[in-house]
Amino acid sequence: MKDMSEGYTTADGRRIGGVLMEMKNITLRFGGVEAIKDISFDIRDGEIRAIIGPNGAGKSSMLNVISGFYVPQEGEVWFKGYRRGPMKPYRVARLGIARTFQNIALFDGMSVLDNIMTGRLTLMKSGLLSQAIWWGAAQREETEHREKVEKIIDFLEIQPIRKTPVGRLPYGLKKRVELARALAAEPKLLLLDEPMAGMNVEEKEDMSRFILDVNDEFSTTIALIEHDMGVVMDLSDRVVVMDYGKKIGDGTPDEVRNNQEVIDAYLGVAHD
Ligand SMILES: Nc1ncnc2c1ncn2[C@@H]1O[C@H](COP(=O)(O)OP(=O)(O)OP(=O)(O)O)[C@@H](O)[C@H]1O
Repeated sequence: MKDMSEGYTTADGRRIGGVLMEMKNITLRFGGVEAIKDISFDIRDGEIRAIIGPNGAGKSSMLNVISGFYVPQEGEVWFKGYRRGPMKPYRVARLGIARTFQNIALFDGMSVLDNIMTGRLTLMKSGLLSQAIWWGAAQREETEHREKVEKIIDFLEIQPIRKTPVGRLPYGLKKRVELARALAAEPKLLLLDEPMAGMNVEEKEDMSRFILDVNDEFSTTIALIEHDMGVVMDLSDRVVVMDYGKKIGDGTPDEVRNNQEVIDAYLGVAHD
């Protein structure tokens, strides 16, 4: 078990804890393509951490390594002080990692409420057999899950659409329901895959506010990848910048903004 005691205080006075997740010398290949080249960084308890970079930089690949979907050929992933080996998605979820997807992954025919309930599946203790035998206990558990879900529905201000089938909702609200479903799993680490993609300005403002509120209210650590630089710089405590699979910057938004290599990458300056 590693020491996770150090932390830091943000410019706006929030206390960030020790290391929650550490990526050590991660290399990921797809055949001959090196999508991630020897990258190391950490995610601290309570922070909002962004991974940015031009198209094809390797951001999605990195998010998939963090979520456990891809296992890197080289390097180590540490979570909550323990080295994480390859594991099935439900085990990653049980460890406390939940995510949203770039292309919304919800059940269109099901109501908002039922979609959010699916986020609690990994937390449910009662299987079908035990439900049949211990009907009372299973009912109590169901009530508890419903209460937690109702709290999230209130928090994300989606009460008026709780019975609406997701397929009928506008895009911005679908994204919010997806956030609600991920939150229903009570994650320690929430991964957001381009949470603002395809949104108009107003929807982006709403989503930014909800991300900040989630971090504040539930102390959820958040890692996100996002194309909208303005949003990233406003939201994040620290930013990792990737380009052609390499890490070219890592620091506060101000540090990253003034990093010449980062500026060059975004302006498309040629590589050696
Ligand atoms: N499943 C895959 N099989 C083969 N190559 C892949 C796969 N996924 C990603 N790559 C390659 O790895 C590199 C990094 O891709 P990745 O999608 O991680 O970048 P990205 O920064 O998320 O890009 P974008 O912003 O365009 O989504 C690219 O060269 C891409 O073609």
